[in-house]
Amino acid sequence: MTPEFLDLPPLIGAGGRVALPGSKSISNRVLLLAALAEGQTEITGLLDSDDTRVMLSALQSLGIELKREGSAALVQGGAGRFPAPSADLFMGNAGTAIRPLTAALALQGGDYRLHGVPRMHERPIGDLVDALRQFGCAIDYEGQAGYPPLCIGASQFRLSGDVSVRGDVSSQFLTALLLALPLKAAEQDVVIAVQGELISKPYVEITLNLLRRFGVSVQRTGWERFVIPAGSRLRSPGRIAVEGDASSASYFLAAGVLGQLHRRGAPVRVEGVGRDSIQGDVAFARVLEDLGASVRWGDDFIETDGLQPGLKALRGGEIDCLAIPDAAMTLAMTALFADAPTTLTAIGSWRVKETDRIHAMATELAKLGAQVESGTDWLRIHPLQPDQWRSATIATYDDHRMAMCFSLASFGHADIRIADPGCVAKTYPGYFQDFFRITRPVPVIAIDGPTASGKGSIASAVAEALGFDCLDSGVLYRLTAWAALRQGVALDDSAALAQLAATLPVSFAAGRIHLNGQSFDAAQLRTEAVGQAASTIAALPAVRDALFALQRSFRRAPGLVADGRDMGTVVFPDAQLKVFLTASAASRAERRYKQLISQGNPAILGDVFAELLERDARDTQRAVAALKPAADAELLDSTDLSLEQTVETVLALWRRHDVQVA
Ligand SMILES: O=C(O)C1=C[C@@H](OP(=O)(O)O)[C@@H](O)[C@H](O)C1
Ligand SMILES: C=C(OP(=O)(O)O)C(=O)O
Repeated sequence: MTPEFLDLPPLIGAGGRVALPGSKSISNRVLLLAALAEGQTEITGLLDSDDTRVMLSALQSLGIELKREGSAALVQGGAGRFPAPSADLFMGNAGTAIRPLTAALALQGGDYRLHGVPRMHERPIGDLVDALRQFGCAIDYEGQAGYPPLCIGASQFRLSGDVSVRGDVSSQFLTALLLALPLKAAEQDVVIAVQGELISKPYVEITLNLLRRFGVSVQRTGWERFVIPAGSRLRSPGRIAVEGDASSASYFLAAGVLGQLHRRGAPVRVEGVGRDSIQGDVAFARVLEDLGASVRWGDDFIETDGLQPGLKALRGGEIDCLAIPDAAMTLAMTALFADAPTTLTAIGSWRVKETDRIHAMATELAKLGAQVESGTDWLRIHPLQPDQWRSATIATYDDHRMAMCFSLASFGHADIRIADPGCVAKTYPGYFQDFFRITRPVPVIAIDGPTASGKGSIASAVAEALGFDCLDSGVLYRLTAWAALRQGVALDDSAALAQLAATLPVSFAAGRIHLNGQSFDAAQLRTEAVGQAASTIAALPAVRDALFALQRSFRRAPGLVADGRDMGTVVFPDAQLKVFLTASAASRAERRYKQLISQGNPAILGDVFAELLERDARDTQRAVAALKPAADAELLDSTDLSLEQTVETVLALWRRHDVQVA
């Protein structure tokens, strides 16, 4: 079961190394070439994801002998023939599987059906079918003309003159022909003429490169004419290693830049692609470099490390993305952090990929607060200032790249929830594990404890010492209660109270609370009436939910110290340091008594003590968010410690944690 959504904490840095999973484009090409070739091929570094699984299982259904173990596979080539004369093949949403397989099967002829997920049935394939029909291939559309599902029948192959294929919708149509047609070039040249401007050219270069590895040298004139010479034969190279995926690399390369914006990051290195890569998407790193990123290239790695000296932000500008359609999506995210608008051009193919990516990008970027303009084949993204970011739930449209791209939004000033994170399985099932491993969340120190344990004063002193923000979560309940009393909202009107809580324009500065231009002292909210009302509304789940989001929104760089009762258990379960602060009931009663007296409130120690015991009992026994230490909390008993000593103990715990992280 994959989760419905994934909450990403705001990030303050990144650093480390990622061993990239194999390239999707190379994996699926190599699998097909190995199946079509003469001889046995041992493949290493193969990608294990939805897209390669559909290719592998299709080849098995077609009678190709293959063994797979992790990222290695052994394929016994069929020397140009698929043994199974008929098959029903599910292609998921893998363009790199359905298009080349359609060409290979149609040229052989048989009784085959190719289909996929609903979106696959909206992705065009008509240009490829038209090209194949020029050879006498029998291909029918089961539904809408021009789209899968396809039914392939017996072929009466003939070759009379050049074959033409359109290149301006997807380069995969040309790739499909180039991969399959060597089987028909034994006796005569096969010439392919490309109509319209070929898009995504570097992917055709991958095709040509891998064909060479399998013994076929295609000659090309510009990007319009390709000749597969007579006598061509696909022969296994024996062993072939798949590079890491350059498109998947783009998210981490971006993280290596964005993670340094708060100067808390370290270099991020992707391993498995480098300056010798055959994938066009490594050009993403060059684009980043042009925009001001600091990039290092190795033979088998690329590393980013923030911005080039002297720069404060990435540059904006216009970027032609014709050659890097997939990695271009990542540029739409880095654009949010630039110093000027970024316009991505020549991205018309986005409209017919996993989803209409121009529409999806524009819609989801707008949820973050960004100003976005778009046209048929372009997108302009205006950068976001820190105070313009909005927290959002990002829809991912069953598009792996939407999910991976928007993980980068957590370097902004917002809480990001990614819907259907499992969709990354199309090309990168372990993406979020790798992303969490190399990113560093904005730190939170959660200080929970019973009433009068001194957590408020300690939290604010710790925050001041570290330069972090401070959140007194108890105050939020009291403020909501105070606002409800003032506005006459009934204390049992859950929906109205939740609405009030969700939109409290509150901030904390210089030890005071600011709400709607009014400034308070925490003591002003400690009246009996507000206290009673706060305790009533704190028991309402809708109010707790609303305040949950509000409390989490205080987690912003450079860090947060949050005090309350459920900070470490409920609100910030991933806090880097959790302290559960206690003191004996007698000493807490004495502290509270002294506080009351010093504020000029008459008090009797015995009564204060009794009230405190009552409050403890209520807090530990209540149904929602009962007071208890988190399993991983440090227990700190301050009965015999002064305030200064307690603060110093918390700071020492924090320093120990920080050293471990570094
Ligand atoms: O040939 C390939 O491996 C690919 C070509 C590109 O598609 P288009 O040619 O449709 O742009 C790219 O977007 C896709 O992810 C993989
Ligand atoms: C467009 C993509 O996939 P496909 O190979 O299915 O075309 C992609 O991975 O971004």
